[in-house]
Parts: sequence; structure tokens; C-alpha cells
Amino acid sequence: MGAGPLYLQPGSRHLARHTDRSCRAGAEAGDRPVNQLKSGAEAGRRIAVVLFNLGGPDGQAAVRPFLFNLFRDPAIIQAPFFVRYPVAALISTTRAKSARANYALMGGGSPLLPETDRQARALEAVLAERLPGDTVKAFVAMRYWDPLTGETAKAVKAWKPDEVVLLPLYPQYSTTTTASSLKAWSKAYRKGPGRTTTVCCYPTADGFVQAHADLVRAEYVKAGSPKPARILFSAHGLPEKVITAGDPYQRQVEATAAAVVEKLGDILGEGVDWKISYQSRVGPLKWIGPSTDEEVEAAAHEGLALVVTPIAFVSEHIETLVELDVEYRELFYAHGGSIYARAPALGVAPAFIDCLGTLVTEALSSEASQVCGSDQPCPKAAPGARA
Ligand SMILES: C=CC1=C(C)c2cc3[nH]c(cc4nc(cc5[nH]c(cc1n2)c(C)c5CCC(=O)O)C(CCC(=O)O)=C4C)c(C)c3C=C
Ligand SMILES: [Fe+2]
Ligand SMILES: [Fe+2]
Repeated sequence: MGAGPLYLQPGSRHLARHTDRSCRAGAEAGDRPVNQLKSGAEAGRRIAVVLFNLGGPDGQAAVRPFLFNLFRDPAIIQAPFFVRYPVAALISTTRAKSARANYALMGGGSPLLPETDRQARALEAVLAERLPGDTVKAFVAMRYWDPLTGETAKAVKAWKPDEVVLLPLYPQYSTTTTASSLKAWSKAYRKGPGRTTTVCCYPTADGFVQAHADLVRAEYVKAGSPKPARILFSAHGLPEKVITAGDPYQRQVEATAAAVVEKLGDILGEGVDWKISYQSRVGPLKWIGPSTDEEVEAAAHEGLALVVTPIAFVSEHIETLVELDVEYRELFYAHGGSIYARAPALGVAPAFIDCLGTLVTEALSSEASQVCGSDQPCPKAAPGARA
């Protein structure tokens, strides 16, 4: 597995540039008056914001090649090239049939790109208001399917930005997602124009947490405010050895859940509790737990109403629309559960998009090459951060 701690390079230049302020919940910089963010010399900047996500097949024919791209990534399968390629070919071929059936439930392909495009347009609108005089364009770079990172890097180069802000749509940092995307970007954007600043992660950033809390509360109320009930924060799982090797993902997922819980004091308490679980296990390795299916089954047996909320995905895709909405729902009812509700992914929730806007303005006003919307310790030098 890609457990190499790419983000911990003691003695690197990045480490020295990582200032104290870059790891605070990022509200201040975005709230600063615009004229404090840019001097006259900087007025009229061309600002490219690059949104990173995993990507998903856009139709049935794309499922196998998408899976091949995913499994040949050394961040996902850590093995030499000559082992990884045949393994990727084998897994993508054997997994393609069931994966195609799941994508067919969503109309044939993944909604991830249209969802991400909507987020890109919403972010442009927020930034156009916050940075009048500058021209901001949000680009989408997917890791395993179109628009692939190399293609987006070419488009950004051609646009000739003065500033480039790298903004992963992974709130919690992982070597398997954030680092993999940023590494691909570094390679593709070598010698590209503009000053680059990387947002590493934002597991406890204000608007991100608030948007989650609002969506969970609304879903719980819509379900009739049942008691006894459980709010289940479901995150994508990872092999245990990735975490043991130093990946901060699980710690950051826990920090997100704790921050959302703090805002849900009005519904949590007597008769309503919460838990974290991990979904989407792939392959034979031991993954972190508890698993979402175990927790769904346990809640049904305990006679609890369940409100499941995706906590590490910011848009709807196969793991929300099929796993959470179809598979786990069926599992819950099969085990005698009564009420199963699912809070939507953040999508273009205004508080979330506003938070992304704040992360971008904070990055633009930062001297450091990497900023982070978190009060948690962050990876010191994400690949992609400028030297
Ligand atoms: C927090 C986000 C994600 C982490 C961490 C992650 C790790 C991870 N994923 C796989 C294997 C698969 N992931 C697949 C799809 C997929 N995964 C994420 C997010 C995270 N993955 C997204 C956004 C998507 C795209 C979904 C879409 O709508 O297309 C798939 C393909 C689907 C399937 O066949 O189940 C696989 C396979 C591993 C092995 C891993 C960590 C090691
Ligand atoms: Fe995944
Ligand atoms: Fe049962």
C-alpha cells in the first residue's frame, strides 16, 4: 500500500515554511478586507484554483479502464511496477462486472464529475465576490478518470495564471488520495506558470463542519426526530497498515466527527448517540474499523433509528448513492431496523462553498507554500507545495 509518508520530510525546506497560522481553522484570512489580501502591484491577478478528486467512470465502457488506473497507482498498491501492472489488470478485470452493475444503478456512470463541476462554478461565484478585480477560474483535476490531472495541468498552463491554488476535495489528508493527486499534479505542472499554494486539508474548518451539522440535523428532523437513535458518521476506510505507517486520515476523520458533534448538542444526548464507522473495504488486507456494515446491523439489532452521514466525501457518488442508499439500507431493514435515513453529501451547500472560498483566500494571502484549515497537526509538506 502507498504508506510511504510523503508528507513527513524532516529537514525539508517545506517544513521551515510551514507557519503556525497555517493550521488554524481558516476563517480569518477570508474575512480580511480584500485590499489587505492584495497590494496594488497584485491587482488584476489571474487565479487558477485546481479542485482535486478521485474521478469516476462516465459510462459502462469506462469502468474497467478507470479501475485499472486506480489499482496501478503506487499510492493504492505499493509494489514494484512490474508487479503492480499485472495485479491492476487482474483486479480491474475481475471487479469490473460487479462495479458496472453498481454504476448502472446510477444511470451507467459516476455523477462525480457533474457534481464537482457544480462545486467549481459555485466556488468561482463566491470568489468573484470576494476578490473583485481578480479573475478566478476553478479547474477540475481527477486522479483516475477524465478530466485527468495531466490534461487539466495543460489547460491551466495555457490559461497562464499568476497564482495557482491547489485545493483537494478531500477534507481529510491521506497518502492514498490527497498525496496521490498532488504528486500527479507536481509531475504534470512542472515549470508551469504562477506561484503555487497548496491547501493540504481542512478536517475541522468552520463552514465545512457547520454544513455537515446542518444537513445531519435536517435529516434527523425529517425522519421525525426519533428516539432512541444513532448518528453514524461513515468515512471511506483504509487498510490498517496505511494508518500504522503514519497516515493522518483516521485521526482527521475523528476530528471532523468530534467537531460536528459539538454543533449537534441540540439533538444529541439522551436517547441519541453517535459513532464513526468505515465503509467500502476492498481486497484481502485488514482495514480500519468498525466497518459501516457491522454498525448498521448492530443499530438494527439494538432497535435504534439510524441517520447515516458521509463524513469524508463532499459529493454524491457510488459510495453514497449505492453503498449507503441501497446496500446498507437493505441490510438495516433485513436485520429488523425501523428508521434508516441518510444525510446528503455537502455538494454546493453554501456554508461549505464559502469555506472553500476562505481556504483559497487564506492560501493567496499566505507566505507559506502550504496552508491548512484545521486546528489539528497537519502533514508538513504535501507534494505540490512550492519549494
Ligand atoms: C476519502 C475518500 C477516499 C479514500 C480514502 C479512498 C481510498 C481507497 N479507495 C479504494 C478503492 C476504490 N475506490 C473507488 C471509488 C472511489 N473512492 C473514492 C474515495 C476514496 N477512496 C471516490 C470518490 C470514488 C469514486 C466513486 C465514483 O462515483 O465513481 C473504487 C471504484 C468503485 C468500486 O469498484 O467500488 C474502488 C475500487 C482503495 C483500495 C482505497 C485505499 C487504499
Ligand atoms: Fe475509494
Ligand atoms: Fe440480524
